[in-house]
Amino acid sequence: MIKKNTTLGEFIIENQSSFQYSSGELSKLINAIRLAAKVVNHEVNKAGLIDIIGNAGDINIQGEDQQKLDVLANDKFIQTLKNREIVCGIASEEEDDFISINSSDNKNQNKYIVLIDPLDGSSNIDVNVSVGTIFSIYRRVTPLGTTVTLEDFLQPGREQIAAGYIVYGTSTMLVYTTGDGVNGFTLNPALGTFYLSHPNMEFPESGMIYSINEGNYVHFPQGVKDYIKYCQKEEGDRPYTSRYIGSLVSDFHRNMIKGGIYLYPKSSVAAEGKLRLLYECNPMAFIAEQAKGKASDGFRAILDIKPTELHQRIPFFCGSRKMVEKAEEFMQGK
Ligand SMILES: O=P(O)(O)OC[C@H]1O[C@](O)(COP(=O)(O)O)[C@@H](O)[C@@H]1O
Ligand SMILES: [Mg+2]
Ligand SMILES: [Mg+2]
Repeated sequence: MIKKNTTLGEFIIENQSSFQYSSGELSKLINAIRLAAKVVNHEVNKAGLIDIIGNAGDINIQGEDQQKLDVLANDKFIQTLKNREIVCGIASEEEDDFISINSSDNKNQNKYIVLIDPLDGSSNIDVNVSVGTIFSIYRRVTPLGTTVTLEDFLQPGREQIAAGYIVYGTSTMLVYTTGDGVNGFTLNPALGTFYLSHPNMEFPESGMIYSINEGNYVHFPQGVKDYIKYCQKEEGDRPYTSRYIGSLVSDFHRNMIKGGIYLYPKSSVAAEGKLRLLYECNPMAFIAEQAKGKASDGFRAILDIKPTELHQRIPFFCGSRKMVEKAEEFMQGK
């Protein structure tokens, strides 16, 4: 039984033995992510005092204005992982292509690749609303010692070895899973140490919160419109409460604690929705399922979808199991 207030470092070591491939490589990797999270947290907390607010001036592969903090967070995570030679490849929402990492002997014996959304909730950076980082870890499928290929990154989400997010909010938390439940750690800024504050996190089976950008209502499929009407109807335990922060990590985190559903459906202006399958939907779906929640595109489990492109988008329905099942019923016209 892991005691509350165990530090993240202790938790990683204690959990290493319970992990079938316990060569220590995964522990080193999560430790590196922990370090990069603290570096980015330090910068995020100074937003407004130093020059990290606003556009960086470039358009990223997503066609979005890159924010200065997108670029900073991207650089910090990639540098931290590269410098420690603990991965053989990295893919990022902010990078056009994946990065293959060959160690100094040009023979990369590392077995893990990392996919990151370095800064999630970019539209909230300038207005001091909580943002986050999302990460996803897979075991490579190509032979050790060779250079990674696209094939390594286009694995179904169910193949993830670990996934997690950091939320830079009222407090900074790192929440992750290695396929054995979900645990949340809160940063003590004075000590720079993450402590286990939320052991065994689980979505309540149902809840009273729905999170969707209703500003897009006119563009939504009929199934989504009907589901929103269902949430707003005075009947039984409804109407539900509408809460939408505009940062996936923060909306997801709240819904996991209180019970709720987050929806970013496709629409007449976004054929496949907005969220990225590899950097956002797969890791959050892995965490959701590990926390007894559910995640789908309205029809298929997100984790069973075979990715076809590095930056593909997918409709996303995620949260308390019964609420996602209800939304799926509306999407499927039942
Ligand atoms: O402003 P919209 O269209 O509602 O989109 C908000 C969604 O887009 C995102 O900001 C996309 O993530 P990035 O900030 O990493 O691009 C999600 O965090 C959020 O849920
Ligand atoms: Mg994002
Ligand atoms: Mg982002």
